[in-house]
Amino acid sequence: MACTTQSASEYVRSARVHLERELKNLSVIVENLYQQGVFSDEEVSEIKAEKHDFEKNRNLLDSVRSKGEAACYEFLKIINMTRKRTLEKTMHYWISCFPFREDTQMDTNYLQGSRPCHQYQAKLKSKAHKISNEFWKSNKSLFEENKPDLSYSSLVLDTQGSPSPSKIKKFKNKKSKMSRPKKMKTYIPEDRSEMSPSKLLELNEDILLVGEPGIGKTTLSHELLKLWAERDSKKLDYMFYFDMRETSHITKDMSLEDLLFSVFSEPDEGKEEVLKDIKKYSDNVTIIFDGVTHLSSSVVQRIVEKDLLPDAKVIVTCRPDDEEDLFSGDSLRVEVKGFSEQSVRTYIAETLGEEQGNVLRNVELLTLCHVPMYALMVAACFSFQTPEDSPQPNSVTEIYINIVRHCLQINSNKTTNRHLDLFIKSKREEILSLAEAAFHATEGKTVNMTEFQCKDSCVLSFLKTLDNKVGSTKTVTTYAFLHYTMQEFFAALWLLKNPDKIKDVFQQCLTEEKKHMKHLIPFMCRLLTEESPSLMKCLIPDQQLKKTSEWFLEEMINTFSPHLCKKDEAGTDDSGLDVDILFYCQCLYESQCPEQCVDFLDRLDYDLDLSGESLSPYSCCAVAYVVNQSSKRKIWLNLEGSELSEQGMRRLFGCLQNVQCSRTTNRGVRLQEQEQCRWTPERKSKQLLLDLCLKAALHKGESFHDVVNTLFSLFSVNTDLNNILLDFYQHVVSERSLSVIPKLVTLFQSAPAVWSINLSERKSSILLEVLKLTSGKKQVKLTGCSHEESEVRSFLQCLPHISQLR
Ligand SMILES: Nc1ncnc2c1ncn2[C@@H]1O[C@H](COP(=O)(O)OP(=O)(O)OP(=O)(O)O)[C@@H](O)[C@H]1O
Repeated sequence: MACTTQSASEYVRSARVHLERELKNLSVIVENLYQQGVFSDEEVSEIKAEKHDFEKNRNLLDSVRSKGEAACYEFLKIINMTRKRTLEKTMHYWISCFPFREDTQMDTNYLQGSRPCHQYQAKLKSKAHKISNEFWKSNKSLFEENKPDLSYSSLVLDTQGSPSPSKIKKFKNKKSKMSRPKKMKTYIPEDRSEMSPSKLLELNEDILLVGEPGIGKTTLSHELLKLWAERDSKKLDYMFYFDMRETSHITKDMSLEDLLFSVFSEPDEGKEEVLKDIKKYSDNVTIIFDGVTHLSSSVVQRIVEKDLLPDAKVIVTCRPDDEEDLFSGDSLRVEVKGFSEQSVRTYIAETLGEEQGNVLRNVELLTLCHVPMYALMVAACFSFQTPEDSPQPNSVTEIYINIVRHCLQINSNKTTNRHLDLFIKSKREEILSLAEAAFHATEGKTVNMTEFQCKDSCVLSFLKTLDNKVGSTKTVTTYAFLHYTMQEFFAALWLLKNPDKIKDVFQQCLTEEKKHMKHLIPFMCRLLTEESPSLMKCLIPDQQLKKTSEWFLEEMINTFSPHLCKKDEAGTDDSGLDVDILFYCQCLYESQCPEQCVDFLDRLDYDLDLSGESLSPYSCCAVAYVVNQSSKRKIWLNLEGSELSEQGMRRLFGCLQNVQCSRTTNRGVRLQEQEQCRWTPERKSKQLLLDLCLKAALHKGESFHDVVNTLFSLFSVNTDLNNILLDFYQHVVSERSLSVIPKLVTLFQSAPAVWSINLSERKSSILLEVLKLTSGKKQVKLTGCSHEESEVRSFLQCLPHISQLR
């Protein structure tokens, strides 16, 4: 081990024999010594002129030593900072033992590799900037005037590794063994800001970014690219980005070189040297494959599977439907969950300025905006729409209809609103041909519309052009939608023009290969309605739409969940199969048809089992809408083990008057119990719902009376209420939300005269606190009894506040 007084010159001398053999990439060391003024031009040429590497090394070491202590120190610094490429591994420990002066150790930007490699890195960085700039530019094109400055806003990134909802379904019957407080924590996804794009960039592991359509995966990938491009280039590293939906030119059996250089970017010089560096030091390579649905190209598959570039960091983004095939378990799974409520507010404020109030006051819109794609659409809609103009959009499809109408209007030489329908009718052929191309592209899981020929400027305003290089000199231009979800919207539109194909598409949705076609259905549900704003009536005869809407939903449910046939059609209503209730609720919400909601609830026997589901705020909105349509019967709602955010809770809160305590979770079990005529109310989920609602309402200032009313209407038998209130009181105190306590005390005051307390749950001390706060003595009925001495002693202290004990 070197001591602090050790001279650099001596250190080099003592290892000279090894250094002669173990120095690598001499040109890099020489170039750095030249840049630091240690070597002159002639000395560099002299070293380069030596025939063999061994002689070059010897010459270099002699020259450095002859220049004295300072030159040797600089030499050691250089090989320390570039050791990965310039020193064999066996010497790494040796160099790390030299006592460098701390202040100078890291301050110089040394060349890490050869010049062509550095040039290529610079080229990749400028490409990364360009990709990111173009991305935001195409987003801005949705706005007419006052184009906002769009940039990355923070997203909720969940690394807790929770599986996708489709997977949750499979586990849903397993009872969680987590304690109640722990469980509560998982119900409320907060913006745990510990994960951010820069942290993702720093991580040394593969990453799978999973998320619903439009939730921000591509945007996050672009942010990673941008951060990388802006990063100080001390390290010689490379980053590649492939939009897997755009790259029809990634062929099945192309080489690594073709993928990196022909598809993404080619080095200006030293192609072979660069490729060698990439392969040899693959830990310096990051590759993003965005929007992966399957691994059809062998080069992509080999990279993902670590067969090629084994140490590269691979980032894959996909929708939850495709996750199962891609998630190896070795990569870090990050769920992109969209905007938090705070991010929505900031985003809307920044994009809409004074118009923001129109969105922020509308609960549905606000909820919708947690999906950034919809936030963008909402912002674009409101940037041109005055509230008097037309009713505010509420559902996803409505936002898309508005955007389409808006784009057509701005490309029609300012047709007035009044004449817009006529204008759209005049463009019917062009719009439908675009829709047809969208359908075929969607069916083929691509965004490349290779066959699309139309040159109409209105239609082209929905598209961006993609230049695909075929061969070294030829480029083919194809079109793609500004966003994939927009393509799905148009595909849905075309399908309604061709209703005879709808049943086939329903069948396709059941297959592994074409299950992505399901995303078209919610769009179709809204497009089938006659509500304003309308698009379809300008494109398809009314009668045709009406006819389709008569069978559409029923056919869909019968295809996807045959066991849910209407009771009069089938003797039994339950085969134990899972029903994708959230999907149906979303469709019903888009349809905005109360009768269909009631019909659906009837098929489910008014039992909404959402246990184990992950509910986005928008799903909660949809569920609340469906539940609210049942005016005659109350709904059993089971949320056991489900995951929902506070935003979502507040949406559900609006439908509680139609909810009664849920039955047991499992449909199979339920059937069994039905046979025995024994219904057991599921107290936990009721309690959970109430806890969440109370928390949401009291913290966020929903009407306090509504909370009280809901509580009491929900509990015809009120035995549970006080226990729940005590739990809640404890929660409030531990969270230090002291301002809530007076409200809570009012709630206790209005509680039923007899307080049933379960003493086995260690409530005495809280009970005592509450009894002291409330006026008048209470009658208390003990429903469970603890034998713990401390518990009993503490309960005795409550006695002065109790008028009668049962
Ligand atoms: N973090 C963000 N900050 C600002 N805008 C965002 C953010 N994330 C997404 N957006 C907006 O939402 C749009 C859609 O997001 P993006 O394309 O990233 O979704 P996605 O998850 O990749 O969807 P898909 O699965 O359909 O490909 C973007 O074009 C952008 O305008």
